[in-house]
Amino acid sequence: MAPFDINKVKADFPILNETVNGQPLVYLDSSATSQKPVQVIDRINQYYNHENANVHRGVHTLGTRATDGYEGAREAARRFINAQYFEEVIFTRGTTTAINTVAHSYGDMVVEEGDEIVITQMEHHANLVPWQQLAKRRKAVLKYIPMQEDGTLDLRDVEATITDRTKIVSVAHVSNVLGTINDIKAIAKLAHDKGAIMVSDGAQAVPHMTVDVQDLDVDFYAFSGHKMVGPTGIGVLYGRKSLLNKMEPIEYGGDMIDFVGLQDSTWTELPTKFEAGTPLIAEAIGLHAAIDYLESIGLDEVLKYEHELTSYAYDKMSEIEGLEIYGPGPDKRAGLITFNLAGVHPHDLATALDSDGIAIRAGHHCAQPLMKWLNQSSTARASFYIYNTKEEIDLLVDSLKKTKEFFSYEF
Ligand SMILES: Cc1ncc(COP(=O)(O)O)c(CN[C@@H](CS)C(=O)O)c1O
Repeated sequence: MAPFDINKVKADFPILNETVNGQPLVYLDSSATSQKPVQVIDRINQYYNHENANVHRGVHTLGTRATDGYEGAREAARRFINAQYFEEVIFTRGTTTAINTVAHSYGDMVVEEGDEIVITQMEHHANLVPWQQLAKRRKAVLKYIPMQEDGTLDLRDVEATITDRTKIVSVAHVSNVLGTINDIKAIAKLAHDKGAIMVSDGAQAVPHMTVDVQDLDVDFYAFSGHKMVGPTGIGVLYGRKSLLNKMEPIEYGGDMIDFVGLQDSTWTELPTKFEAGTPLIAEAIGLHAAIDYLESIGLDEVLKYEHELTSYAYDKMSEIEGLEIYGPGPDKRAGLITFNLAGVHPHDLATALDSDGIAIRAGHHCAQPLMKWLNQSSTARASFYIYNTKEEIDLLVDSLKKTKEFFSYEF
């Protein structure tokens, strides 16, 4: 594998040539959605120009090309997360749909009144609200693992929160606000020791580090293509085959059936049982190109480069008086920094930075319970990926200092 070449990577992303308010775009919002390399864009165009047809149904040549592309993407996704079987890779619209599928299909099947569902207060709404609503539907108990002051989890608290009544434990692999990297492998063992299953939200992990679902020993794992240089509208639910086989589909229609009678029907095999209707063909093929792109760089290289950027940003931002960073130190976090600048509302801050061509996110980041835990109504967040540079972080820091001065001017 060739050494990481930032200039080559940047050249792969056409959108990075954009100017914003007369300045070169500095895109620091990859945690919301990543940008796309020409390799992904061209692959999707190639599909629509030369391979487009519906899958699994047609006996004509284009149908075969489309089916090969779609199922080839599934094998690529299986390899990418090291799932044991291709049937364990279910294509969904994204992380949100994936987790909702588990909550409705597995949750409604096994959770009884008085059972426990264990999550954390750092969760994105996609890994909190589905469990909250499941608990309400089944009259179960939704419990939260206490967090340390720095936004990490102490495994002793995890162990103490999980009991013999716990049926489901669901924890983010990486927090989209704190950047905390949770020890999912250890939490999965604690869950299994008490007879519970382990679900993990990998939306902020899969784009940035090697994820091996067999090593983690998770039962379900979810991620989104648009956060890992892939297109929107595609994600993956990884599910242990033995569990998926017991679960009922939650969407019914074409492709997912075996036999349809007048009063009842039977379902086809995995994975199509969970992929009703015309599937996400072009999106899956785009995800395959995204997987190939990240694998051509190497996920260990991605993590190493992002750690360098994040540590540099953490140190430079920490020097700004009145700027508060939330979450653990640079060695315990992934490539994002959530912060506030005293006296400047995050939305004003993001607007000011945008005038300098710098894109960050402001708000609650779909993590309102975590904002409550932070005792903040909203925050600003800069997130980094393979196409960002230390020079861009210097531009961010300069713009933060300029904005601080502007809002603290006393007439
Ligand atoms: C940890 C985590 N879990 C689930 C999701 C939802 O992913 P979807 O592709 O939208 O289904 C996200 C997406 N977080 C974006 C949009 S709110 C952010 O700016 O942080 C996430 O970060």
